[in-house]
Amino acid sequence: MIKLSNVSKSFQTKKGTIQAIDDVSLEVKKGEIFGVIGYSGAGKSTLIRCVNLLEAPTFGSVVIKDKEVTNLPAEELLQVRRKIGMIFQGFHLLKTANVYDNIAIPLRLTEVDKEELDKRVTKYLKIVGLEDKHDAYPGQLSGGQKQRVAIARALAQEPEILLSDEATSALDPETTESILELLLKINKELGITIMLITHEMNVIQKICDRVAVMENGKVIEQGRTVDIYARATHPTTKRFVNSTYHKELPANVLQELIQTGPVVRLSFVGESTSKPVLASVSTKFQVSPNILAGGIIQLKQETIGALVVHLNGDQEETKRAIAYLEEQGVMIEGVEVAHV
Ligand SMILES: Nc1ncnc2c1ncn2[C@@H]1O[C@H](COP(=O)(O)OP(=O)(O)OP(=O)(O)O)[C@@H](O)[C@H]1O
Repeated sequence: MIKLSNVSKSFQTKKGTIQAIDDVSLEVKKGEIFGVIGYSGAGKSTLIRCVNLLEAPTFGSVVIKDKEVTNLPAEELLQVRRKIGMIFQGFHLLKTANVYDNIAIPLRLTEVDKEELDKRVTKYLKIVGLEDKHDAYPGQLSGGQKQRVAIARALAQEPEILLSDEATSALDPETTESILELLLKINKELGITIMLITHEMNVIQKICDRVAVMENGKVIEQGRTVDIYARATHPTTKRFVNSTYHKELPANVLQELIQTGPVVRLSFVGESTSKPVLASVSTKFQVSPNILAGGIIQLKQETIGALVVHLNGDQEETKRAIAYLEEQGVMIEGVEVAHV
């Protein structure tokens, strides 16, 4: 649906050249929710702006629905852009227009007739749960309601792709949750492909099928969300993943525990969730597993069980126990104390 190949974008400033995007390749498939995560300055906004060509890449190719869009004539570019809706952290609503007009004004610039326009405003306000707010002004709405209006405005163009630029970053956790639910509903029920950028791992966790992690303009790791959770390799990715787990154990506690065996994080995905493997460890090996922390991480499609466990036993036995756990499909990370 969206294919970026070797995309680079640099800006010339008084201080020299800034390489905002550096040779990025990724593909967003039809019907999925694809997230791009990175810390501030990683290049996320520039990347998403390259997708709808608000920013022209310096190098590389951007293909939307099998069409190379980097060199399109203005009229054709407009046609492609109509397939792409966008929502922003700051909502971008017209303060002096009511909710109805905020949705209707962009539609009036297209060939949609009055009757169809009315129908669409009503339909999409219902989908976002604001059917009673036609006449309200943005100033009378909460942040979450404003974002719902912005979503209805984007949907009213009947796009095939929705781009989301930090759409929940200005919202409190509860409102964030409800907007993420709405994005999931839009993806499932309307079949709209969503590409979003965020700096919050909980957004990726809750709704993204796949994720790319960005740093210094590059994609440092990408894959299915479940795989990124279970076996991230880059330290920055691990930091993001760890941010959704419970707090780390205090260093002094860890130091003491490792005297008698390693401390490991076990991730149980798919079939491994239903096997009583930890109980087997204590019967099969001279090892006593001691659970230090645990929780369930609910991803869009899967559930991951995460346990931090101290394997109390001698070196050979704990090695065999770890090999056994891996054989049973359990992902093991943080065998070294520094990684836990
Ligand atoms: N128009 C511009 N002119 C010059 N430099 C720019 C421009 N836009 C972005 N940059 C620079 O490119 C780099 C990437 O910025 P970008 O906004 O894409 O990152 P980001 O990951 O979205 O960060 P944030 O979440 O803080 O917006 C930064 O160093 C930024 O200063």
